[in-house]
Amino acid sequence: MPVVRVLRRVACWMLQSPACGCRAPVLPSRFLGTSPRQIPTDANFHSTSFSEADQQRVLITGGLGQLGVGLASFLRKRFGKDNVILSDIRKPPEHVFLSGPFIYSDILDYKNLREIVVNNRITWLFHYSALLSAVGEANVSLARAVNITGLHNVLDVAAEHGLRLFVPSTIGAFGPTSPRNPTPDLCIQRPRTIYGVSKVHAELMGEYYYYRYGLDFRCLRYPGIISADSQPGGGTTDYAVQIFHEAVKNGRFECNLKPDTRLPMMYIDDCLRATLEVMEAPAESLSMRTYNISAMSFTPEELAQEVLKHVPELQVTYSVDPVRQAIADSWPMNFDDSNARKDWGWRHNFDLPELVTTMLNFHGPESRVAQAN
Ligand SMILES: NC(=O)C1=CN([C@@H]2O[C@H](COP(=O)(O)OP(=O)(O)OC[C@H]3O[C@@H](n4cnc5c(N)ncnc54)[C@H](O)[C@@H]3O)[C@@H](O)[C@H]2O)C=CC1
Ligand SMILES: CC(=O)[C@H](N)C(=O)O
Repeated sequence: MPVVRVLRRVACWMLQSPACGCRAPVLPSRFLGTSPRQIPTDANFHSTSFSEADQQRVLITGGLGQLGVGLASFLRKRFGKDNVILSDIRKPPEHVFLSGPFIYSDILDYKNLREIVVNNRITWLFHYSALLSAVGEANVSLARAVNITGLHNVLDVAAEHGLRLFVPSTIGAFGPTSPRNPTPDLCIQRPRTIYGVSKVHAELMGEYYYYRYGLDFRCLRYPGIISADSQPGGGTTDYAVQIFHEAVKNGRFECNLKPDTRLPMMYIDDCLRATLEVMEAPAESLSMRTYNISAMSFTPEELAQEVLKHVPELQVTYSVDPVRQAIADSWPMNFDDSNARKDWGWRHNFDLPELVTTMLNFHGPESRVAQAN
């Protein structure tokens, strides 16, 4: 094919609207290759048949963090216990080890990742490994390796083996020059943390692989996630989880953000349901590949007021961590998730009052008494 014609097709592909998520890549595969790692084009990677596709085989990376164990348990209800494999580089606690398949997987080890995908006939991959915003600032080179190099490995394995890939992004993918109240899906993204930079990179790389290689990449920008039975991994929104643990355990809480710092938040059940819903959404309903999702937005003071309705003796004090405060001040205050609501029917179930009663019910007022004895 004459060079000019090839160039014209490349230009045409590059000029597709970012909102045309339902279109497959327009370049023929012989120009693209099936994989960015130079695997022969006649290799039959996409071997999953339609009947097999009904029964997904799922891998979760970074699964021992705040969200992964809950995701595994949620997906196991849908796909069966043995079809959802949790992985991490850490040793799992016994109850996690006994609850379903667990394997060691370091996302920086590309061959190991590929072996796991092949040997277990994985069809869907949820890529949760990451260093979050505050720990990322404390260890930039590790955050760069895990969040960026690790993502490259995951993208390549997913593209080579025809996986559907979910990568979570975050409110942290926006920065001080983004509109903050509300923050729409498409706007300036100039985050000032390595975490945020790596997540913008993930969004862009995933979308690039979608257009270029046909990778079925799906991404949600999560708000700060609040969970009862798992601890946060070193982020800026951690206070909103810790307040419940401390309220129930000690009746005291020292908050590391200023009382009027407003951030978008979500209860974990909504987050996990949104994740499965976007993964199961028909491709033609997705006008984009990266969506904001939102549930509520509050300040530490507002959260404390709501907790005080149930734990009136709670004492909240403030000792601001300048690193976390600077990060929070650059993040969205309210998230505009109208595209998710329109395209694939996203609805949240938990607002602030339901969140607080659910969190406190989980721990139970007795826990505090039990701790004291
Ligand atoms: N928890 C939240 O509020 C939010 C989370 N997210 C995203 O959701 C995902 C999961 O978040 P969390 O569970 O809160 O994170 P977390 O920090 O609690 O857990 C991350 C896990 O990644 C693992 N990990 C680190 N290096 C690894 C490596 N080389 N190979 C394999 N695993 C490795 C860690 O051992 C850890 O268990 C992350 O990508 C995060 O960015 C996005 C927005 C909000
Ligand atoms: C909102 C997030 O991405 C995370 N919880 C963090 O605070 O870093």
